[in-house]
Amino acid sequence: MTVVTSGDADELAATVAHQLRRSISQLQADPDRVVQLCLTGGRIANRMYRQLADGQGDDNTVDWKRVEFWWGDERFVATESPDRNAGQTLALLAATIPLDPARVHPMPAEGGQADLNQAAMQYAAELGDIRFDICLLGMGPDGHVASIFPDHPSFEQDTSFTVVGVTDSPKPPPERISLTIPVINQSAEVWLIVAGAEKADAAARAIDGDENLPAGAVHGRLRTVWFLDEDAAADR
Ligand SMILES: O=C(O)[C@H](O)[C@@H](O)[C@H](O)[C@H](O)COP(=O)(O)O
Repeated sequence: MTVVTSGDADELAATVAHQLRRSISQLQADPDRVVQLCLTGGRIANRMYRQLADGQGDDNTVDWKRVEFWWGDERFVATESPDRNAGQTLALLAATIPLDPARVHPMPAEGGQADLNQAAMQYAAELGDIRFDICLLGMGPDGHVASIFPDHPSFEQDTSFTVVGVTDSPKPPPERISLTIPVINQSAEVWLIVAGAEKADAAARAIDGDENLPAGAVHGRLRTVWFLDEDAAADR
């Protein structure tokens, strides 16, 4: 496990954007390699996506058309809702980054043919046995990651599913779709991106390996990296 501390949220976002470009271009040194990247929702992730998009002019070492984009969780709301993680992410990235629509895999939205659980199963089928090279995760002050919450059925049930429907989410909106911990932990690398003093306690506990927190139960097969700003690192 590696812990990287940056000054404030903007510096943190810039650090992660830089590392992400670097890691993707290293993986793409093999010209046949398509990188499997799992994205997260949340405010710090959105700052990082903005940095990625803004930095695009300075650094074109990444072939974005050879990146497959997945999501770790989604708010189960209508496609056009501003709450959708995928909508927010794509609005930021697509401003400057050329994406191949066939390689962009948002989770299903509410209002289609599928109810919540069917939508989760559809995404599981789309994902198949793909495992991520890099899985990005935000973390809530309660130690949740993706839409897996502590002291909640999303975390407490043992599951062989890769994707689940989540109801009664403590963080609104209440209905969500989420990857499960077992599939996140199949990722080669898991990167947690955490900013803010309100997250310092959960970050310290999770980094110490407290498996009562979803954030303490996730890890990459090869590497787990915690990217913190100074406020989030304060209790370490
Ligand atoms: O859909 C979501 O809300 C997220 O994917 C969630 O897991 C998020 O990443 C964390 O709550 C951190 O969010 P912030 O960076 O906004 O605190």
